[in-house]
Formats: sequence, structure tokens, C-alpha cells
Amino acid sequence: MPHIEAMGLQESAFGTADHDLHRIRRAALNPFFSKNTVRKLEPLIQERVTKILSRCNDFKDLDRPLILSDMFSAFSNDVVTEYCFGFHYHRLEKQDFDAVVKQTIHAQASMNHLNRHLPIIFQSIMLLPSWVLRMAIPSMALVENFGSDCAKAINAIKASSSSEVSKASHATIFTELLEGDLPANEKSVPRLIQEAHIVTAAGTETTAWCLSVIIFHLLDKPYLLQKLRRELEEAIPDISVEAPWLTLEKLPYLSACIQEGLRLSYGTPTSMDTHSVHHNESIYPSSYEFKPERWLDNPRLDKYLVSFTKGTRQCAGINLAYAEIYIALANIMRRYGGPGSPGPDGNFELYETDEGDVKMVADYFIPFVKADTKGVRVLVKKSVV
Ligand code: HEM
Repeated sequence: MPHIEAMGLQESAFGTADHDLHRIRRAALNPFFSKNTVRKLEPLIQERVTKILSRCNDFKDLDRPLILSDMFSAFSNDVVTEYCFGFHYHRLEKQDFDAVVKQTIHAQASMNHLNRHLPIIFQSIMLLPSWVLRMAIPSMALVENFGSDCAKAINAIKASSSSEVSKASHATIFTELLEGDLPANEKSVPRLIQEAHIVTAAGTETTAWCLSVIIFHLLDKPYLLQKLRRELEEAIPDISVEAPWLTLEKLPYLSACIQEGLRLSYGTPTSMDTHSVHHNESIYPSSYEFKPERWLDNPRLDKYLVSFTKGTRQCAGINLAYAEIYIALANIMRRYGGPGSPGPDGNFELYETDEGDVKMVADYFIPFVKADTKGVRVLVKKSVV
């Protein structure tokens, strides 16, 4: 079966193999992800970033590490869920950042190869009664729960009147899709549940992993962190003022760090093999090294960044991903420093985390690192300035 059908969500735009039908489904999603529309989501993203900063503060001077990778999964999932449904699960507020969301997406991805070649096994597993699934294959029960949560959210939107659902201060994707002018069969609840499953999953681990990879490398190579923090201090002299994405995306070193993070956190190799392009040594010499400078030395490298792939199947959520990454990275690294570059709110110190915790060892549609990783972890230390 085609790669895109291996998630078992053929009613979503992502899972649609037929070109013409994909165009219809994709055209319905596109307006929600244009740059102008995403700019209107900035207050939501900023609010969640403020929550990240307060959670970092909770960990200050504890001997327990903060698992950045779990925190970022909670962040991106809160944002995309809110945008889809007009509410979110406040995963950032949860003690362990509701690490279950990350486990769910990894569980679903881990079935990808099997499902592609022997779909009958995956289909049969998902037909098991929930209680059997919970006992026999708990990881798949997580995937079922994720789908049920999407179903509950779509049914709730369908059941409420427009005045009730439009309480959110921003547009919500599935309210508008249900009220919009898609043909009736395209607005069916089962189809929209699958679309919601894909959009909320696609908008979670991808963005989160990119942030984790960037911060790992910045802390691992303090001279890079120093450069970035100098640029951020100049651009945002007063930390109480929220710098808009419009300002942040013009910062050259921040942008170079983000491009390099995207390059080394890959993307879903659906229509082309991201990993081979990003490690082509003639394009990216010392390709395994995190070197933001390569983007400043050669701005034309952009052409070879394929994390989001290209063409009609290109990631729908690029602008949302960039907005989240710019706003989160700039705000966190403006306030928190690291070795040799103290921050006003405190400092991060890598905790039992090394290159092996961010190095891709297997491609399961999303990059998997070594199986026994505990995530990208830091200790949060009080500021010494
Ligand atoms: C760093 C962050 C991200 C990366 C690297 C990424 C990467 C990708 C890739 C490689 C694809 C498949 C393209 C193909 O089929 O060739 C994809 C599809 C998709 N992504 Fe993203 N993504 C990211 C963030 C997001 C976000 C924040 C959303 C928003 C909700 C999102 C929504 C989608 C959707 C809906 C599709 C299916 C598009 C289609 O098939 O027409 N992604 N993404």
C-alpha cells in the first residue's frame, strides 16, 4: 500500500492517494495555514510559551531534570488542539507534561512499516474491543484513545450551535470545516475525525522534536548558544515585551539555528527521502554536525531543505510550525542561558543527555532515536547574574 495509507487514515487529506480527491481535501485545509492566518494565532502561541517559561521556573534548583522533549510535545499539542477544536488539554500544566501524547504518536508510527506491508494485522488489532486492546497491546490502546478524543471533539462541535462554538478568540479549524461549503460527504463526521487525528498528530511531534534538537545542540556547543543569546539580547532588550514573529523571523542567527534544527530533525519521508538529502555531503559538508553558520554562508541552501517536502503534498502546517518554533525558541533562549552564557531567568545544563538522544537510528515515518533514550533533559539552575 502507498506510504501515506499506512496510518490507516485514508479519509484524511494526508492519507488520500487519489490526486483529485487530495486536492479537494487539501484546499479545504490550506486557508487555515496561510502565513496571515497563522499570524492571528500568535496570542495563543505566546500564551502557551509563557506557560513553558513558568514550568521551567518550577524546575529551578530541583535535582530532578526537566524533560524538554516532553514539554515541547505538550506545547505543540496544546496549540494545535486549541486551533482545531477551540479547547485543549492543558498538557503543559500536567506534572509530567502528559508524556502519553508523545508515546501515542510513537506507538502509531511504530506500526507504520508493518501496516504498509500487512495492513490486515493493523486493521484486525484496531477492531479488538478496547478492554482487550488495553490488556494485550497497551500502546495501540493509546492510539485508539487519541482517535476517541478526536471523535468526541468533532461530535461536540457538530452538536453545538455556532454561537456556542465560536467562543474561542481565534478561528477553529473544524468548526469552520463543518460550517463551510465542502460537499456533504466531505463533511461527514467519520471523515473529519480522521482529518482531526492527522492534523493534531502531524502538528505535535514534528515541531516539538525540532525544538528539542536545536536546544540540545545549543547547550552541547556553548559557543553557538552565546552567539544566539547575543543576537536575542540586542533584538529584545526588554524581556517583558513580547517580540512578534515578524521581528523574530528577521533575525539571521536565530533563523540559521532553526534551519539547522529542521535539517537535523528531518520530516516525514513520504514523497522524498529527507534523510538522504540532508546528509548529502556535497550539499551539507560535515552533515551530521549542527552548524547554523552554513545557512549564513550560503543562503541558497534553502532550496535543499526538505523537512516539509515540496510540491502539492508538502506539509500543510509549515507556517504554524515556524511560528511556534521562532516564538518558543527566542523566548526561552532569551531568558534561559547555559554554559558560558548566563540568562536573566536561569540556566539550563544538559542532564545525562548526549548526541545519542537526538541522533536518528530508525525511520518510522518520524525519526526514532535509540530505544532506551529518556529524552532531551536539562537541570534548571538559578541565575547567577
Ligand atoms: C517541524 C515541523 C513539521 C515538519 C518537519 C513537518 C513535516 C511534514 C511532512 C514531511 C509531511 C508530508 C509531506 C508529504 O507527504 O510529502 C507533512 C504533512 C502534513 N503536515 Fe506537517 N510537519 C511539521 C509541522 C506540522 C504542523 C505544525 C502541522 C499543523 C497542524 C502540520 C500538518 C500537516 C498536514 C495536515 C500534513 C498533510 C498534508 C497533505 O498530505 O496534504 N505539520 N508534514
